[in-house]
Amino acid sequence: MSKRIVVALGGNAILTDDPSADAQQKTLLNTAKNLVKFVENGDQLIIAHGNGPQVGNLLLQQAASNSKKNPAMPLNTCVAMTQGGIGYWIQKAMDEVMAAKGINKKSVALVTQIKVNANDPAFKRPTKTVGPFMSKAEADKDKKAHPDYVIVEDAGRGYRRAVPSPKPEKILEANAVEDLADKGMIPISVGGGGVAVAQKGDSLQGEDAVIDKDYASAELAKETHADALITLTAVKNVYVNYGKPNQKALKHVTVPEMEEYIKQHQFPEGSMLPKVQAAIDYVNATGNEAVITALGNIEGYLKDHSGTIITKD
Ligand SMILES: Nc1ncnc2c1ncn2[C@@H]1O[C@H](COP(=O)(O)OP(=O)(O)O)[C@@H](O)[C@H]1O
Ligand SMILES: NC(=O)OP(=O)(O)O
Repeated sequence: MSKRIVVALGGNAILTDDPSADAQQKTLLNTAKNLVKFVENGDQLIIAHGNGPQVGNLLLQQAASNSKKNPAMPLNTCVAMTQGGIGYWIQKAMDEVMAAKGINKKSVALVTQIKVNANDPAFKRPTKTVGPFMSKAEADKDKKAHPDYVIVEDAGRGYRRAVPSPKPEKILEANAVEDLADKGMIPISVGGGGVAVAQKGDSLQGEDAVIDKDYASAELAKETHADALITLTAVKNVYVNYGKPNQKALKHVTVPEMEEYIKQHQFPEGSMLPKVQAAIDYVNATGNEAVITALGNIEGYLKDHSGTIITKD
């Protein structure tokens, strides 16, 4: 039976070690070759993606060339710019792969705004890491040059700049995404977590924040009435005791079991924890399953239901 699936693409599906446009497009071509398996399976695909490395790099470029004649763009506009850039790459890659396979479908990237609460405490406590990883010495130098930057350690992988990351409340273009999917197109939405906007008086105003794409994807899956939320990352399974000799892959897990693992601090903030929390949120809201697995395991998931499958009970 045809299912509507929201797929959230992790960093490794877009950027590996080379941040050039050519290299990211090459990586995305490989990603599209994997994603097309859902289309071949008859599923209705909606694609979401992150932008952490790209939006941080863009902020650096903005700061480097900031002048009266060429002013730096604010973070909300940089998020929209990365949605557009990465969305274009994904659209191009998906269309190329589908055309080569004789699949008569088009993908369409949609600039997507997400309403957040202007009083979300996240605005006062930047946690979302963006841009390149730095050594401690580089981080100290950066902090000295930009005393207003918040720089934090990122899940044991080095230091990065952190920006506010409010929770998504309402996707303004959700109906348009559903319409596109209903018409047989493949929407690409909530790129980079969506552009955060908040009600200020009579109008919506762009907020300088980066919403976590895992939470934005879960919201997208809820609001577009998707049958499943699939988060694609670099690992086939979520593990308990990850990286230790006694690590154990989680295959089929219930929400109460996952909540217990969260209490045991099995999942680091900023890497696996938001994926697990977003999955729980989606499963609780819909009763449908959420999946966390590797991009390279799409076939395994479709054939054998492998990966980490999270269900209500
Ligand atoms: N308990 C865990 N189980 C599986 N992976 C984990 C766990 N803890 C940390 N990780 C790491 O988290 C990574 C996924 O987070 P991250 O790379 O930030 O996501 P994204 O794919 O969205 O960019 C995995 O590739 C893995 O290296
Ligand atoms: N916006 C966002 O969550 O991006 P990453 O997944 O690349 O960190």
